[in-house]
Amino acid sequence: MMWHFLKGRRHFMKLTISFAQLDIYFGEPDKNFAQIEPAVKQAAEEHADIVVFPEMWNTGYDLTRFAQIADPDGQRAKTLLAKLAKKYQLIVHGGSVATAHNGAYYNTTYIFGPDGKQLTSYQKVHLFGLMREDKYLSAGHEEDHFQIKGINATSVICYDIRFPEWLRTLSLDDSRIIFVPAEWPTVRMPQWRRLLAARAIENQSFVVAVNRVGSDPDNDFGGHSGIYNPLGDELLTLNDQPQLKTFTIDTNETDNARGFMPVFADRRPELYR
Ligand SMILES: O=C(O)CCC(=O)C(=O)O
Repeated sequence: MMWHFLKGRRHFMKLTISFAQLDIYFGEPDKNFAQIEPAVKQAAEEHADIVVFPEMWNTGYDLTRFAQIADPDGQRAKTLLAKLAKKYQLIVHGGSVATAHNGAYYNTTYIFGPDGKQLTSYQKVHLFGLMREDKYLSAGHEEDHFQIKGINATSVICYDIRFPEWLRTLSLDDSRIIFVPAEWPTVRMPQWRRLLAARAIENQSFVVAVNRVGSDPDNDFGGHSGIYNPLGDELLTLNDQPQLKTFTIDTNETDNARGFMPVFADRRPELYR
């Protein structure tokens, strides 16, 4: 127990996060790309270390037109995100974008550091059948791990939060923050908040979630982006309007939670399946 506490102490630091809760133009990448720089600029003005965007912000769920509008190998998104991270000197968590690769389509996250270098990428692992993702997209199958100012972090996408075993797997690498870009419909907002809180408590991690707002032809999206501490408390919750909000956390809270109650050390993986 003491070892966990001391190990955690190395991570003490404050982290300032901007939540870019956007509306998304359905199937209109040019308009969506134009929304990104103003948000990164505002985040930099608010002294953020990292700005986070929602899921599939380049196209929305215009799945039947992906042959025309998905980003080939994510090149357009990667070029813009790298440029803005360097220009404004912060980490840009690019939410996720619709990408095309070798004739298949993916829901892909890219994250860039202030030096303009890519920190990680991630392809959504659990495809969401209710919004027909499984018919149009291919699933990813790899973990993503990266560091923010020396803190281990990981990132998933939307529906992935319904799979605690996946977020636990990603958290085993001493991850302290789980990022969750999303397009989560208004009708299931209560579950959104409870699932995010539960993932924070069980993994003794911060959860940083950024949902879109507005509507597409099939759904209304509920916003309520926010941050949950390792006890599951909602430290910040946005409403259902487009906005950017900035919030500072003390990442030492994960050390306190893990030192007090060592659930990672108490796991019995030999019993689980
Ligand atoms: O799990 C849910 O209720 C919503 C998931 C979702 O909208 C998504 O993965 O895009």
